[in-house]
Amino acid sequence: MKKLRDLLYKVSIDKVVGVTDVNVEKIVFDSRAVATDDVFVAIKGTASDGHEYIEKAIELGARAMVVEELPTDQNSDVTYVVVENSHKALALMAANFYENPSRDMKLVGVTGTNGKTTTTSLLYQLFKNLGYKTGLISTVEILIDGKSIATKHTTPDPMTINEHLDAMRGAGVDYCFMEVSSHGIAQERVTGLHFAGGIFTNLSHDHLDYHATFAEYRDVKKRFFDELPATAFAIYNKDDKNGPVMVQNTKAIKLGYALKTYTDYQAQILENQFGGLLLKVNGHELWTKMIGEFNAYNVLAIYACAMELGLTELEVLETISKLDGVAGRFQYFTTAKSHITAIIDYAHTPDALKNVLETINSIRTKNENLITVVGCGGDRDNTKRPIMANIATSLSDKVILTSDNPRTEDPLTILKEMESGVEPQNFKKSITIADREQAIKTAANMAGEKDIILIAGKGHETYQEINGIRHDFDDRLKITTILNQLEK
Ligand SMILES: CC(=O)N[C@H]1[C@@H](OP(=O)(O)OP(=O)(O)OC[C@H]2O[C@@H](n3ccc(=O)[nH]c3=O)[C@H](O)[C@@H]2O)O[C@H](CO)[C@@H](O)[C@@H]1O[C@H](C)C(=O)N[C@@H](C)C(=O)N[C@H](CCC(=O)O)C(=O)O
Ligand SMILES: Nc1ncnc2c1ncn2[C@@H]1O[C@H](COP(=O)(O)OP(=O)(O)OP(=O)(O)O)[C@@H](O)[C@H]1O
Ligand SMILES: N[C@H](CCC[C@H](N)C(=O)O)C(=O)O
Ligand SMILES: [Mg+2]
Repeated sequence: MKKLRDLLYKVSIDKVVGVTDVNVEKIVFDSRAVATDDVFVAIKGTASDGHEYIEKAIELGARAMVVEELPTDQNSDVTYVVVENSHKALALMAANFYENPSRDMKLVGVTGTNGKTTTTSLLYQLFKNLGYKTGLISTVEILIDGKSIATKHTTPDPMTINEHLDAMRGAGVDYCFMEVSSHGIAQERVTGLHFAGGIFTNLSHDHLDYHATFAEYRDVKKRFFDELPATAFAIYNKDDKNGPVMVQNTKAIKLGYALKTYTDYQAQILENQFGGLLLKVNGHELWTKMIGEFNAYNVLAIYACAMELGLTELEVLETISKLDGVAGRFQYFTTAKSHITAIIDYAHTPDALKNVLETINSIRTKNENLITVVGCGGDRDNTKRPIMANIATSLSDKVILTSDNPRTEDPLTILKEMESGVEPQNFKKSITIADREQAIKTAANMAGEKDIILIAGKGHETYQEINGIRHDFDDRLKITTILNQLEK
């Protein structure tokens, strides 16, 4: 039991009706999860308004309401706290509820359009391999010093974040690396967390269904840096034109990283092949298993972060060279007989797809054909669909357009939107097969000796989501099984 008054510490309150000296069991923002003695936070969402469920929450036993607007019918047994912003109130209350676990460890947040999962997962591996107790909050999973917990969001809601940080504190975690998505910042999911540092990877087209314009999307990301404390570091990609914008108004210590511009942390690519990257970092040669220029940025960012957290340079360089890749990010294998290479990559934005295709093109030889299988998710930014099909057909020899989590949309409508982006000279390169398994089978059948198949968009995902149901589907399993059968 906690006192409501203690949970409200730092919350910007307009008015209180009733007493705050009451005990509450837990903080809930979904009326369907309310139980006796909870405090219900009413949030105005994208689909509905939590204020409509206040009565329901009271029926289920809630004793206190945190609201932006007072209901006309008030219940005299209930306390109403009117706040300026319910999202912010929820986040601050969640941190108070769990007694600010983020203050008891070094928490680093990574934001940007692409590379968040890669960067946070590499940081997790690096620190863990160096013997530190480490935590991770990512799209793929939450890790508490080796213990994996399934997750549905990239950046979970504030109660979930603080609950996991609390468990990390209990496990003696010293460092935690977390992804900070634009939805997470916009909905204040990370408000009230104490960050030791932040990292900006890059900014390109995504989520323009949720954020009205690109400028709004950029400014939401920037807010994360605006709110870092003066004691924190802000490591930013200086080669990205939005990098300097991100840190323009931050109080944190600004540190740039770049391959092409003069700045605090610089690297050069000496070699870039299927086996990995050879970099020159701060005068040292660094070999890494990660592939492609974009991964040179990710590796440089984690090196900069480790340096800012006070680790020893040589130890860090040596450990980075041993790190494995990240699940579903440029994960690849080559078959034994026909030497076909299959690459599974989570590229689900135009920029990521372009980077992955350019990376493959820069390392393949002329007689190795590139066959790309790609789709675009339903109920997500539809403006990226023609662009991704255009990129795929411009940079591959053959493309199979297919489905990627249609959700509640008709897959054929999504595919029509993708097809509209294919240029006439590339019509012959492209076919559409809505069934993803058939699309992968067709790619495997098309592939000749030494050809390369890229399956983009789903990476680590183990499902295909259709009308609210997640059906088992793993690109990695499908392509391995199909290619192995063909080689028998
Ligand atoms: C668009 C979006 O981000 N939606 C998130 C948001 O829901 P919402 O604002 O739509 O909520 P709503 O349905 O309008 O309801 C408003 C309020 O009423 C409450 N309610 C609703 C019904 C009811 O009966 N009783 C009740 O109390 C709800 O709990 C909520 O508090 O707040 C919910 C609670 O935290 C989230 O679960 C939900 O994520 C949805 C499922 C989602 O798909 N989000 C994705 C887009 C997302 O957040 N993605 C980013 C990563 C993107 C990237 O990869 O870059 C992420 O961080 O995961
Ligand atoms: N630094 C980078 N710059 C550009 N593209 C990248 C970078 N790192 C990874 N990618 C590409 O983007 C894809 C997604 O990478 P990753 O999962 O690390 O990004 P993310 O930011 O976590 O994405 P999400 O928003 O879905 O959480 C990768 O599979 C790869 O194709
Ligand atoms: N976190 C991203 C992942 C997209 C992955 C892709 N497979 C899709 O379903 O669109 C989102 O929810 O928008
Ligand atoms: Mg991610």
